[in-house]
Amino acid sequence: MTEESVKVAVRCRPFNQREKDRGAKLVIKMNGPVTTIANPDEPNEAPKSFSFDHSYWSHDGFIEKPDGLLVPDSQKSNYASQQKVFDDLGTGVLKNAFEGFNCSLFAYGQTGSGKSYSMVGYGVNKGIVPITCEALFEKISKNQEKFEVTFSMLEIYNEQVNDLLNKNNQKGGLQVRQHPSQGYFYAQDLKRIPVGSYKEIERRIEEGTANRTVASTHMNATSSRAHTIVTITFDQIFDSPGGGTKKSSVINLVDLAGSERADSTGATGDRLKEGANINKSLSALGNVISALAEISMGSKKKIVVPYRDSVLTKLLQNALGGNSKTIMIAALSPADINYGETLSTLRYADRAKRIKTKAVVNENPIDKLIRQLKEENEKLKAMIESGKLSLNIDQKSGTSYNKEEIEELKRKMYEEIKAQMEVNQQMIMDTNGSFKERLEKAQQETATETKENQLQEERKHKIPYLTNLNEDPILSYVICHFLDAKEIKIGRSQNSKIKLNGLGIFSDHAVICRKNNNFSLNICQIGAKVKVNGINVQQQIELNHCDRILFGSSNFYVFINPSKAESKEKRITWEQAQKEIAEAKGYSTKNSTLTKEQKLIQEEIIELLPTVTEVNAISDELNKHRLFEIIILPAIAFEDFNSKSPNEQKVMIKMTNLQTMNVWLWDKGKLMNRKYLMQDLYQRYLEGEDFLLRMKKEEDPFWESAEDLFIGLSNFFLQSLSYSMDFEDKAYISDYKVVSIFTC
Ligand SMILES: Nc1ncnc2c1ncn2[C@@H]1O[C@H](COP(=O)(O)OP(=O)(O)OP(=O)(O)O)[C@@H](O)[C@H]1O
Repeated sequence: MTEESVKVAVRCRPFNQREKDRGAKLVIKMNGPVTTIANPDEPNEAPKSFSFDHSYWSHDGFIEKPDGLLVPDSQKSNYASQQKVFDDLGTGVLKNAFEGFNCSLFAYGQTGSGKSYSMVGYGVNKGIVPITCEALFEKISKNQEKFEVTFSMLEIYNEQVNDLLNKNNQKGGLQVRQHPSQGYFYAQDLKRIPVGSYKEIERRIEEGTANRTVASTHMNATSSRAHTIVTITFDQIFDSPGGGTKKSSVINLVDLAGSERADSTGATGDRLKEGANINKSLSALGNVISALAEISMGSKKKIVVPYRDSVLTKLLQNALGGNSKTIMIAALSPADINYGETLSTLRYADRAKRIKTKAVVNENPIDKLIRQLKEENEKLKAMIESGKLSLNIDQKSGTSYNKEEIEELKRKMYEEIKAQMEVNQQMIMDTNGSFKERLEKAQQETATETKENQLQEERKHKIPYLTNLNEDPILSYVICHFLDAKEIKIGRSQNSKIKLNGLGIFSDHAVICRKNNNFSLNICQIGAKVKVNGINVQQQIELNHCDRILFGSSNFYVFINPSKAESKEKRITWEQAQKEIAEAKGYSTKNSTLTKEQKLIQEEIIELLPTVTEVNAISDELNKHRLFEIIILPAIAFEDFNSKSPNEQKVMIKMTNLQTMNVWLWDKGKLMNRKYLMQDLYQRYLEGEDFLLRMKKEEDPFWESAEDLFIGLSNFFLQSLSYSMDFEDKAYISDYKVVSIFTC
């Protein structure tokens, strides 16, 4: 057994376009293993320093090669490329896997900080997951032993586990079960696909990403709220006349949800802050890390590590505090505006490096493994037959239960035992030779899919199509709808050629017509919302290559006409498309007459627009009679007397109850918090849950109790008071500025 600390690496990405546009300042510095962060609001304060196993500077000092690969711009450059990160971390993972240790690699950081870039990568800049998988098979091909590799990919969203290699996940997702005798947790029925080459893994990653994209579009939720776990099981079989041995390793590669969601940033004072529990799994992970760090530092208190508090921590129990060699990559944003979040990421990483895990080599004689599995199944069978389940439950929980509860617990335990017996049986069969059969079947499937994929790629060069845009760049350009008929109906109804779900989509929503190589689009009924390049469609319009189309309020697509495409065309991004909508409404940061403050306000409005549009659409569909608008107020209205200038302004959200005309003002944090609750409410509504009528008003994210209303500002002269004089005066209340009404 080797006890060692979790290895922690930090990586700082380049400025993104938005940060460049607003002249963002760099707050991160790296020097050897030391990373420092400077507080942009306190220039005299000493920067805070942290020290990690690896510090990767990927902020600058690089060039883009003609094929898009980012490499250091000179020999002196300290730019850390994808290859460098793999050389340091990935090779270690491989070495450990070959030695029979379980390995885990986590990516942590706020949305857009570079987690997916490090883990999966973009285009030719492949991340650590694909490079490691490729290197694994390269190494396998050079060895004599027999290997068995399986691949699985799951997503945890809202405490629900979805198998990303299964198009038809059961309602409610997969069950997370606990092994009845060994205690570890696993997702029941998760597909573990046998793979025989890197190409097969690549194909499965594509499949998983496509399923993620579809789910994210249907759920109307951003994927940054989900955790993705790729698991590779890697068995080496050493045959020998005496019966042979098996060395096993489980490799977990985890891309965590954006960390800023964990504590509902900024939603202080919202009564639903706790209820929102934006990402229960991520806050639970934080608590588990803190508990483990305290234990490793020799705390005298008796600490219970709260693995059971969330699905993520259950599934990663081993990776965090058990039999695994673990690495964490903390992704850092370089910009001043993200100072708070980046500092909290650094603190998180600092805590994680104190955790110690105890990895063991998983190597056993095959006969013994089979015997153990068989014995285990005998034991489980006996447990069921003896009916001693209730006794077990009472001892474990230490709480008393009524008769029905005991029956329910017994039923659950019974299911758990049965599920585990099936898993054991599969392992016995695999060890006895059925793995080969399963591999061949999976390979046949992959070959068919690869062929279909190739055909699709060929068609993309000939036939015009719509491809999706997603807030998460990794999920953009994944869905593809070919426009290969004269008339293509788009909508919710079954007879639509392109079936769309999601907010604001009508049964028959829009239609695309083709005449030779010319395409036009029109809405199917009044009220159906479609925007092309930011402009509402009210009558038939022509579609041109690379046009951005928004159906309803969340289905974004790009029209691609391959005959008009140019080589090396840059992809349209979701951000560009959103910006365009804001510009069409008159909000742009490009206007050179704007002051810096005004530009920041405009930018905040542009950022808020998609959310306000979305919550208005949810309100419409759920008949909540609420209207959300963005308003600008003087900062002083919030008793923010620290504001730097008397003209400083604050962007707020005004919610109006359209039945009573009561009005409430929310800040951005509260809106984001409520948006997640509204999304969840809408999701449950779509799944046909009959809860809207039963829901208490206090739980409703659209509900607020009556409160004082800010209607504007007025000046009073108090001089008369000092003379104790009665004085009558007329006060003029100046209204705040309503930016606009956004219903779509
Ligand atoms: N090391 C890097 N070098 C170059 N570009 C990077 C790097 N890291 C991130 N980026 C770019 O920054 C953007 C955001 O990165 P990424 O999508 O990986 O963030 P994320 O943390 O995974 O966000 P989310 O939580 O939304 O998934 C991407 O466009 C990506 O190409």
